[in-house]
Amino acid sequence: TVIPGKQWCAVSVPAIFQPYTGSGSGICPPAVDDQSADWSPWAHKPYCVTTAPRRAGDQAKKFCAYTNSRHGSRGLSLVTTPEAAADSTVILDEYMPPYDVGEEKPFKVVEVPNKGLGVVATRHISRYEEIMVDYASLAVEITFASLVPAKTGYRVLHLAVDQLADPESILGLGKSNDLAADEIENVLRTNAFHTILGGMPHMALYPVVSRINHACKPNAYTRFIPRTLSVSVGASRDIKPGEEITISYVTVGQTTAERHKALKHWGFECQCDLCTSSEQEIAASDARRREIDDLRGQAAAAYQEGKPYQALRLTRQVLGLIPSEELFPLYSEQYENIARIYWILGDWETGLKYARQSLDVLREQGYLEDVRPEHLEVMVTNFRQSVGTAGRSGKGKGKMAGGGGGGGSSSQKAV
Ligand SMILES: C[S@@+](CC[C@H](N)C(=O)[O-])C[C@H]1O[C@@H](n2cnc3c(N)ncnc32)[C@H](O)[C@@H]1O
Repeated sequence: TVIPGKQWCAVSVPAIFQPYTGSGSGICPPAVDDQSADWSPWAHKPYCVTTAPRRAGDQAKKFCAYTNSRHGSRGLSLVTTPEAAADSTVILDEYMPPYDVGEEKPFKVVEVPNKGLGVVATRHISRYEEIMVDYASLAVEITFASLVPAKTGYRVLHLAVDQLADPESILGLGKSNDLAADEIENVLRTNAFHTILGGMPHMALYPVVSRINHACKPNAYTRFIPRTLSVSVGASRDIKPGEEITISYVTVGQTTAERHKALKHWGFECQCDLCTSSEQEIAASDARRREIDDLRGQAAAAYQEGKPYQALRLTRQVLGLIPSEELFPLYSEQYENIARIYWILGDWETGLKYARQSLDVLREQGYLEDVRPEHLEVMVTNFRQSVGTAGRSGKGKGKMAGGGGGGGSSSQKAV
């Protein structure tokens, strides 16, 4: 958003809520680059490159390396556009405790067979307990690699990493292959999370979360916290001391063939408990996952065809099957769908009970700090809009949450 006076404001937030507007003064964080006399709050003068337009009509795009070496003790570097960097300075306002002090952590990083390093629990971890919070050390705008020539791009990436207080936190991360000519690119390919920064997609590195290996039946899940550019990891079930902590790198709930296809670009052969179990166990798991997926699709179709009782029965069947494949992220969606169904049946009291249950699951998982009346109001407004006038005729319109038939829910959500 260009503001008169060449100031920039966060793209997604109305100006009145801008952190830098200071009681409505209208001053937004300025976009700084290598031409600026003052580049605070960044510790170094931004180093910038401008892409050459490839075709007539293409706009040149400027990317710069921005570093605040002190942030969170390891430092934070962004390789991004001046506008996204201006939007992101608010992240630096958050106090980040140095990572290695504070309470004893419930995990340690150790060698694990066939997977390099991994993270294991050092004590019992309860379901939904927060295992760690880790903040990004490096974020790179997603189009940087394709728009900037490789040699120039590597120079910018290395500068961004070298300026950090602890470059080793990035350079020492795992590399599952050396397909790229540059070590930072290999680290990004092996460890980066998709992250939104200043409204733009970025690849971000969270050095401790990056040590968590993938499992097709994970016992933990990640939550992205945009305000602090951090990722929090929660336990999806009780975890025993000594057990490896795992997350899913791909959408959960997929069958073996689907998962392996999705994991292909990570460049490793999955050695998780499910993928290394017997052929019969893998086939049985695939069959259950297909059944859950089919039931979700059938429930969504029944709802749309105005058959709420059938949709209710099918959704209850999905709920019953979730524990067999440990697809815990699906709970909230099923409760929400049952709430919708009761809503169109005109039983608002039961509908509200399930809507609250859906929100309670999100709260327990750490996606909501609290369940407040306004959360329920938003949900109910949503039901009203998707049902339209159909509430009175008992015919379901619109779509149920998740829609069914599309695989499980993603393991990473913004908080
Ligand atoms: C984000 S890193 C995880 C930490 C990594 N093991 C390390 O040593 O730093 C991802 C890499 O770990 C390994 N990895 C993760 N999950 C795995 C799994 N289920 N089976 C085999 N290797 C795995 C692969 O080499 C993958 O490219």
